[in-house]
Amino acid sequence: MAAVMRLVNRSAFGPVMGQQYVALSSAAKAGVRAGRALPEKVKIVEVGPRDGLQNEKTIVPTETKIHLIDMLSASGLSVIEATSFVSPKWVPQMADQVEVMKGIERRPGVSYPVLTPNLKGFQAAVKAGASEVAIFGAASELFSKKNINCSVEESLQRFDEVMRTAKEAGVPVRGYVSCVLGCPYEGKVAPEKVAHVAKRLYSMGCYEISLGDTIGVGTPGSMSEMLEVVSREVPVDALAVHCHDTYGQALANILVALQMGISVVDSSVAGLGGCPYAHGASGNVATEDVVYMLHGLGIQTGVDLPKLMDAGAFICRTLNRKTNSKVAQATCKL
Ligand SMILES: CC(C)(COP(=O)([O-])OP(=O)([O-])OC[C@H]1O[C@@H](n2cnc3c(N)ncnc32)[C@H](O)[C@@H]1OP(=O)([O-])[O-])[C@@H](O)C(=O)NCCC(=O)NCCSC(=O)C[C@@](C)(O)CC(=O)[O-]
Repeated sequence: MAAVMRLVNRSAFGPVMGQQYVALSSAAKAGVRAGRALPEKVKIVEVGPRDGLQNEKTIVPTETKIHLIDMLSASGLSVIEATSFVSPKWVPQMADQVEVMKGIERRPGVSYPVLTPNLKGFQAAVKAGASEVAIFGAASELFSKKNINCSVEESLQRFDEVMRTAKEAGVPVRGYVSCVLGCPYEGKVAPEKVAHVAKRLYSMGCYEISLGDTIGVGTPGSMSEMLEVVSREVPVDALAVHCHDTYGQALANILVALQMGISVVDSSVAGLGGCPYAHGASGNVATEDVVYMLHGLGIQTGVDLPKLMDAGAFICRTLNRKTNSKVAQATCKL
């Protein structure tokens, strides 16, 4: 960590604006990666159109969602979580899921997964053209009850049904575990509970398990402790991190995850969002900030940062809200 701090401090003495901070010499890139065993490439899972918008107070027009997704795919992101097939009574903001799936431009090489809490959601998603889905469980009983109206064990049984149908249909499924570093209703969550749910989802056939710090309370200390325990049950190359930035720890937590071998990071353009069933939780870490940090470490993402920032500026302008991306603030893109 001391070496990382040295890198951060050094760049703080350069000019304030612009991309010069992300330009490292090839030798420096190799050194940064080798010294801290960082991955060469990171896959970013953009969750803004779903996790970001599900919590907006006023209904966002469908055309706005479609335009945002198209701008995000034009920026080089390869995974964009587009919407969710959940009950419109529970999350009214996602009630236009079929129209969103119909309206987006499907770029080759980009996948557009959607959330499906049960078989009904899965079937509707496939009918609407989804070629990848995600199931979402929690490491906390009370959060599970509030979010999907069932216990953790009941949710796993529901997911098993979704998994069996998805396997038959050849649809890849990602699994989420929420509240991995804390729960808004139960407080601290034991890493063993996270490992238990993650292992069950992985054994069912989820190709990737995204570990959600739903309320953004984790620190590099609790993140590394939790990852240490979870990676005994699920291979590290099948893990992703999903950090909300409530306490400003998200980038530090992501860096720790990268150092522990994780190379998939969820984030939300402009730091949009929050979970409707986790009051007080702020949005995900901003994708712009993650990309800036990764490029600064010499890690490839395939994302064009200025185009990504245009997408962030578009959605903030349209929703009349301030960006939560520090990079966008620093470069005045809203
Ligand atoms: C899971 C349910 C449906 C259970 O909700 P329920 O009320 O227990 O469901 P039910 O099976 O008793 O059905 C009740 C009604 O919902 C309908 N229904 C049932 N299923 C569906 C469906 N799939 N799509 C559309 N409608 C559905 C069903 O047809 C019925 O309609 P009615 O007869 O009353 O007209 C509900 O609790 C729900 O939709 N929850 C979703 C909550 C949610 O989306 N939360 C946010 C996403 S999770 C998150 O943000 C965390 C994450 C992933 O980002 C990671 C992190 O940060 O930690």
